[in-house]
Amino acid sequence: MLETTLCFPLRDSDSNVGRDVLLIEKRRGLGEGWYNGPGGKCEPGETPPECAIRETREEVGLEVTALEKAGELTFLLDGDTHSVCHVFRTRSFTGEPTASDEAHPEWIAIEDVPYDRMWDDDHLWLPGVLEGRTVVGEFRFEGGEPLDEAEFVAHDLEWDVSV
Ligand SMILES: Nc1nc2c([nH]c(=O)n2[C@H]2C[C@H](O)[C@@H](COP(=O)(O)OP(=O)(O)OP(=O)(O)O)O2)c(=O)[nH]1
Repeated sequence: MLETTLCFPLRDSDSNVGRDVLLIEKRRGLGEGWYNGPGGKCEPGETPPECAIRETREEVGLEVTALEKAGELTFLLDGDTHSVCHVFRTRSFTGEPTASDEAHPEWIAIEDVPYDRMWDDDHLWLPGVLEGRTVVGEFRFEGGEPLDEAEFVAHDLEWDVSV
């Protein structure tokens, strides 16, 4: 079973009462060219929180000190489970976001998240996650590997459940 993670760092916005989320423009791998949270594949023996912390450090240079689990997303490709993605939020981190080979980071107001430049399913679950809700979701893709070129065809979501 391929396990992956996503981590969404949040901060109060400089300019108003809103909030910002740190997204990356992904420079390589699955979802290249799209916006996403920092994250990636869990290494053997690594827990999802450990993976989320490592990926956030490697991709954008932030040191995350506490995580809140926000969701668990199962991606199916042609009827088989492709991967399970553990989604986290954090308000606890040190450092300044820095670009890497893999990622170009950007603080974005949560009302300005560019869903038209993200995975097709993200507009269904990410707004709730950024508002502090928890979600369990299943997303069906069809058309063969790689997942980011397959077609998103169906989904099921459960909100405010324990994750
Ligand atoms: N927002 C969003 N992210 C997704 C979707 N599907 C999906 O695999 N991801 C995420 C989970 C992982 O963070 C990332 C896939 O990991 P990856 O296979 O690209 O990992 P990678 O090569 O970039 O990273 P690495 O582990 O090699 O460093 O994309 C989706 O539908 N929406």
